[in-house]
Amino acid sequence: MRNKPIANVNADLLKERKNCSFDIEELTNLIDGGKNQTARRREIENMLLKNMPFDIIPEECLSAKEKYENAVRKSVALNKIGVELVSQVTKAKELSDLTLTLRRVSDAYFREVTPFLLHLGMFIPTILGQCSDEQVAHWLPLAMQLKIIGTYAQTELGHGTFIRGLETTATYDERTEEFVLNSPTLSSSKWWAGGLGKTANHCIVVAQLYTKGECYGTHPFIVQIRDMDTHMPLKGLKVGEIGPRLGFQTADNGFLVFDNFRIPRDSLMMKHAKVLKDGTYVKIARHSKLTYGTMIFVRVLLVSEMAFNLSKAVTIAVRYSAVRRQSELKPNEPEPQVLDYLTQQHKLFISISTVYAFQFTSNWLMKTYHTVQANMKHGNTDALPELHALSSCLKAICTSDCSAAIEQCRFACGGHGYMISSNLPSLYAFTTATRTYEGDYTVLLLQTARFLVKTWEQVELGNAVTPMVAYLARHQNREAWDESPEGIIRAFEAIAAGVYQTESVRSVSFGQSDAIKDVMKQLSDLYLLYWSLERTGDLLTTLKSTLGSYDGRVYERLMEEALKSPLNQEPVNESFHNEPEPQVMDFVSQQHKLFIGIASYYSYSMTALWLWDILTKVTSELGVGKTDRLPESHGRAVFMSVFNSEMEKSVSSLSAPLQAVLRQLVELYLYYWTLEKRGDLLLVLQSTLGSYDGRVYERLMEEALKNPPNKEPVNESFHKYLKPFIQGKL
Ligand SMILES: CCCCCCCCCCCCCC(=O)SCCNC(=O)CCNC(=O)[C@H](O)C(C)(C)COP(=O)(O)OP(=O)(O)OC[C@H]1O[C@@H](n2cnc3c(N)ncnc32)[C@H](O)[C@@H]1OP(=O)(O)O
Ligand SMILES: Cc1cc2nc3c(=O)[nH]c(=O)nc-3n(C[C@H](O)[C@H](O)[C@H](O)COP(=O)(O)OP(=O)(O)OC[C@H]3O[C@@H](n4cnc5c(N)ncnc54)[C@H](O)[C@@H]3O)c2cc1C
Repeated sequence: MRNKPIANVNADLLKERKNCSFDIEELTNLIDGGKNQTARRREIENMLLKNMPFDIIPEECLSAKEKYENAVRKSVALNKIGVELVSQVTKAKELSDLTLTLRRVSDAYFREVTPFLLHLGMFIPTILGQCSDEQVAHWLPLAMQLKIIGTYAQTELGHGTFIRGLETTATYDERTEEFVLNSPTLSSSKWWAGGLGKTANHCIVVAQLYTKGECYGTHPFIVQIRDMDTHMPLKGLKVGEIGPRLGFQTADNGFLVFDNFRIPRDSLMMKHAKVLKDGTYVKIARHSKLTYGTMIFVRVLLVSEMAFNLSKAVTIAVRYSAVRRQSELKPNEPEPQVLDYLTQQHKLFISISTVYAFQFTSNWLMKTYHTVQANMKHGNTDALPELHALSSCLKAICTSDCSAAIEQCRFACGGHGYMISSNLPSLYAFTTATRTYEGDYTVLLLQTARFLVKTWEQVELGNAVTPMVAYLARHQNREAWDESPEGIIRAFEAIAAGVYQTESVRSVSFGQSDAIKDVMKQLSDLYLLYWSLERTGDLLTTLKSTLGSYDGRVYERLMEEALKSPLNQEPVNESFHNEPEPQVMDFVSQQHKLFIGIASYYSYSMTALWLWDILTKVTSELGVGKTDRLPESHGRAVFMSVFNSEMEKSVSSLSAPLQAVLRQLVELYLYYWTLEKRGDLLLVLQSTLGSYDGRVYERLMEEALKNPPNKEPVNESFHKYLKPFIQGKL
């Protein structure tokens, strides 16, 4: 069933749609993965649209507390339907399609994210990936039916990236067969977990495991944190909300501090390691990093999340650009649609092709992930390092590109794009966080670099490497620049681009019409050409550059090229005999180089004179004598104010042009030091991170404790929605 045509559609939009060269339904089927999947998605969407409560007051107009309560109300309603639907599904593929559809449709109800995001996105996947079979049998039904609500608390105030540096301890006590959880320092407080602040009653806690006096590194534990009936935090732990943030406003990200908090031995998630009753540690995993498995899974998921979020942003911006008219190109003619400006198309079309690049790559990456998982079930972990490297770099690049592209979509909508109601700010706030969480951009790229360097070493030794990185061996031969898509891919040999091209070609070659194929080919070419232009610097190995050649023979190549110059074909140029050559001083670029030097010379010498005078005054007038004892910032302030006022007094008798130059010098001095010392100035910037005394963690915790949601241990939405929902009474 197709969507019914809607009355009163803007005429410009109708016109654009009529111009479409292909059948939109066919493309929809391609994106959904087939006609049946489209039909199923629509069935679920229609059912949800009928049953879900929409907002009466826009979410963005509510207070922080109301926003949270409203998000709980809607999450409970959505998940009630979700749990029912899940219970009707038997096959794994159907379950993953359903989960994806629910996730997508939920965006129609939340401007911000649901407080259940971590439960669905990390708590359940960690149970599946880190629990023993018996533990899965116990925890999974509870989690799937939302009888318990969980989250994932790994990051601490002091460490997010460096997992091995986490400080929370889980020490085994063989007398009672329990682990004792402790947060030994302020910086070991768990910080950031979504849903932890107010919603979750269970939590996966990543802690350093100690038994028989030995530390065995970080391990995941499943921990109940709130009373199932009253929702009150359990004794021995402190839990709360971390405070307002750029996005994720309704995700009640929280903190968690343990004080000799006891949990049973089998709270340790025991798929990859266990501790026996007597405290003996038994390692089961064949690879030491298998406890990082959920992070890989979510990094894989995020590629499709980025495709989806960018598709929403660019749909908003393209539709609006069709409707919006601006400026007068020709007198007495209607103002053009902004979509018709080439510059506007430049902003938007690359986003459209990026969406497809991400989506095709994401489908492929998810398949690759499942293949590696299946192999690991049979004990083969060979492909794990490559999966880690691949998911790390694809996650890093797509989250970074996606937030930049969404920002372009916002720019493309002018002032109105800045309105929260346009949804572009919320989309941006959501996606820019993805660049940081689940592994910071730079850190993940460095992980991939580490893998590539190791692979390179293998190539150098003549050893075989996997097909994905086989190009490292191939490219020892210099290739001529080839501007065809295949040539560009060969030039990049970037995994994502390679996957995109082959996957998109594979997907469109089956059953699709020529019209769709043409459009997909154009999008694919656009993506490749765009990035080959954006990254020309990286492509220098094929770009016939003397400086960027693969073998680094820079000087030889420069000389070879120089000798080829026509000017070098004759020992004396005829202009020697005829016209005089220009003086190099006449070239503007030469003047630019030289005049800035002259200007600098004057500014340095004049400033030195003024400063010398002032320094003498300051030290005598203030009676300080020993300037080295002055805190630097105080001294700087004195210099600035004395310089400023003394200058004003003495320049009044000078000519206007000289006064202007000297005033510029004062400004230069003030601005220079404002920029140089902005770290010190953060004291007045009211930042928890940039305070002068560097008490970052103390201030973060102080601020979090001031947070209104933390004034009541249990939010009223627990009694109104969460409790009846968990107990099946809603
Ligand atoms: C349906 C609902 C949908 C919802 C959508 C989703 C929304 C979700 C919302 C989520 C909200 C946000 C939720 C959150 O944010 S949850 C918190 C997420 N936190 C992070 O992602 C932390 C990032 N840090 C790390 O991952 C590690 O510390 C890194 C990797 C940086 C270093 O680590 P470490 O210091 O321990 O290692 P090493 O550098 O000494 O390297 C040693 C070796 O290990 C290999 N190695 C490293 N890692 C892996 C790996 N994973 N698999 C396989 N191998 C791995 C590595 O290549 C090297 O190999 P070799 O070179 O020696 O051979
Ligand atoms: C919205 C949001 C939700 C989150 N949800 C959760 C959650 O549910 N559960 C959870 O456990 N965590 C969560 N996090 C935390 C998140 O996973 C971490 O913030 C993230 O992993 C980055 O770690 P960090 O904050 O310690 O950054 P840092 O590592 O301190 O990074 C700061 C800077 O240092 C640089 N840097 C750090 N290490 C290196 C290095 N080795 N080499 C080069 N540069 C380096 C980084 O590139 C960055 O520029 C969330 C974060 C956000 C923003």
